[in-house]
Amino acid sequence: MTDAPLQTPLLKIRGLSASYGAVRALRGVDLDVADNEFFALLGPSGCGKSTLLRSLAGFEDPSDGTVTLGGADLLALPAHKRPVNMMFQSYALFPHLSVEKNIGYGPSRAGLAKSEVAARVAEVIRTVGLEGLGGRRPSQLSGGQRQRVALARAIVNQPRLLLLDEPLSALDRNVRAQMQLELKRLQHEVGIAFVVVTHDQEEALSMADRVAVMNDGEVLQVASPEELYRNPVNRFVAEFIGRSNVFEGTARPDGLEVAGGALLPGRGHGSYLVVRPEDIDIRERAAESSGGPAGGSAGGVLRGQVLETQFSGGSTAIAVATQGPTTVAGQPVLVTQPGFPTVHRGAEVELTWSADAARIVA
Ligand SMILES: Nc1ncnc2c1ncn2[C@@H]1O[C@H](COP(=O)(O)OP(=O)(O)OP(=O)(O)O)[C@@H](O)[C@H]1O
Repeated sequence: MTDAPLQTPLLKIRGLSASYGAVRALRGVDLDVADNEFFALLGPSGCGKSTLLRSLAGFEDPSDGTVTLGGADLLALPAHKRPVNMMFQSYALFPHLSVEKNIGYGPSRAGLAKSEVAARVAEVIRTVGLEGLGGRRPSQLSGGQRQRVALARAIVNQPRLLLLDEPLSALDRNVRAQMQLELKRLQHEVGIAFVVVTHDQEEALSMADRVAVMNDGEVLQVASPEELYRNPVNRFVAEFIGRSNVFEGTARPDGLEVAGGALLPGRGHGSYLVVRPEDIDIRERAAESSGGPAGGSAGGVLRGQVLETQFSGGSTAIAVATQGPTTVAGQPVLVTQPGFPTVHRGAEVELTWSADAARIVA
């Protein structure tokens, strides 16, 4: 899926702007979220993710723009009347209430009959995998279990849209990886659209159907994780999503011409060439082939020397100091290959990639 507007979005955001005094936190955001979609807002600290989420929940007053949910004006409703629920980083559980009471609190307050509340609570306890723990207090649960209670509480009112602000940030690494899968499974099972805020790109890529990459109050690109990785619209997205090698120069029909005249193979328009570490072939240079101009006509070869190799189980990362063209950050070129290293520290190497494997972007 690409940036094309959805046919019948559940959530439709147009021209949304918000400020805190002189700080413009959102600058005309347009977004569509589909029914039953797992949607992530991803961006660096301060880019406006939380402001956007809080505007949807009704905790922030946008200065401009429209938001509709299922065709109805969402901004016209006070927070407590919106068919939207928000799960916070801190979970906000009642410490003195049992798991069951924590989960049943919302439906009870909404005036549901006791039997109905009990039935719903039992159902969501099953959904989130907390069977047998209904009588415990939050302090008697692990971090992952508390997180499930918070989730159960957020879905028990059957909102049309669930907003999650950095939902997994309080969990340690292992639990977090497990909960990412769990959250995705749960989202598909309950069929509620999820909008998740995160600054962790791995988390966004592994969970979401589509991701909006934000910077400085603006949405730069909305696409599936694969599309963002393969076809970033600009340098910012390319560097924010996954690891990349970026070169600066002038676009030519078959690549990017860099300072010194070398042509690096790639396709697209703009001033930056992005090539992913796994798309670069590396091989040791035969002694007789040394001495030619770096990045010459031989298919856009870069030459260099291996600084370091790092084997990490299934794959190897290799840092190469290039002769001639260097990356924009002045960093070594990063190459990854499956399996064990085929070159070693100090080796003189050649790097090649095909034009189709590299994108030239703005
Ligand atoms: N209450 C506030 N008063 C003044 N400025 C604020 C306030 N809340 C947020 N901002 C500013 O608005 C901008 C957007 O903030 P926001 O919290 O939406 O970013 P974020 O992407 O969620 O960041 P983080 O990942 O750090 O939570 C930032 O420049 C921030 O400093």
